[in-house]
Amino acid sequence: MLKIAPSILSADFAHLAQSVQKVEQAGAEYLHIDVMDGHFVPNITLGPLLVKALRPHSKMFFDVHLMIEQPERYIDDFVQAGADLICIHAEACTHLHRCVTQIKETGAKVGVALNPHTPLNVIQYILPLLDLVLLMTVNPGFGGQKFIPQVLPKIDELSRLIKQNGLTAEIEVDGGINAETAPLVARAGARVLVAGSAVFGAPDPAQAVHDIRRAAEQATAAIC
Ligand SMILES: O=C(CO)[C@@H](O)[C@H](O)COP(=O)(O)O
Repeated sequence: MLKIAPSILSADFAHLAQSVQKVEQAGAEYLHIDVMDGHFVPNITLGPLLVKALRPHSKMFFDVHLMIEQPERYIDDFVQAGADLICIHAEACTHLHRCVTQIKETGAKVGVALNPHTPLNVIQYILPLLDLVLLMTVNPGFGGQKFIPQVLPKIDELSRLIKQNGLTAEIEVDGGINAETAPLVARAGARVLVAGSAVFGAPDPAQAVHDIRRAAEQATAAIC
């Protein structure tokens, strides 16, 4: 079951609720919300206030990607604002297990993100606790970057690890995903595809959601 997660980073912030509703009507399952602090990544974006403002306008699953240092300081605020899942970066946490546990205790789903260069073994012993693993396919910080193909074997390896151990974590990918790269990541085992510029930068974002889904589904159908 593939899920499409438009990233609001590329959306029209002046008309955010309408932009979000457009992709929701097109069947996108997750709304990917990129939170950046100007420290962990060079860019600054949004905080819990915006998540709270958006929450009444959408029933989509709010997938909040915290690209921030010491994320433990803000977990409760984002959950209270309406996040369904909080994803933290392994590289940004000194005590990753403690942060994961903190998120689980709020009742929200929990994800851990890995930068393109970060090996999978940093999450080896906490994988059973995770609902989602986000493998970055660009270096985090900006939309519109080029997909890094060297991450494909990592997606494949994680997919096998999850299957072999009977685990349930979803594999999400983020960065440079469009109708051309979606088949590659879907074939490798990704099941949640984040797309920012390919959706909100397209003349018809709803059509872009359909195109990315169709491309990925055709690729996975060819394997089965
Ligand atoms: O987290 C990030 C960037 O750090 C992403 O979610 C981007 O927003 C994806 O944008 P595109 O690469 O799809 O344009």
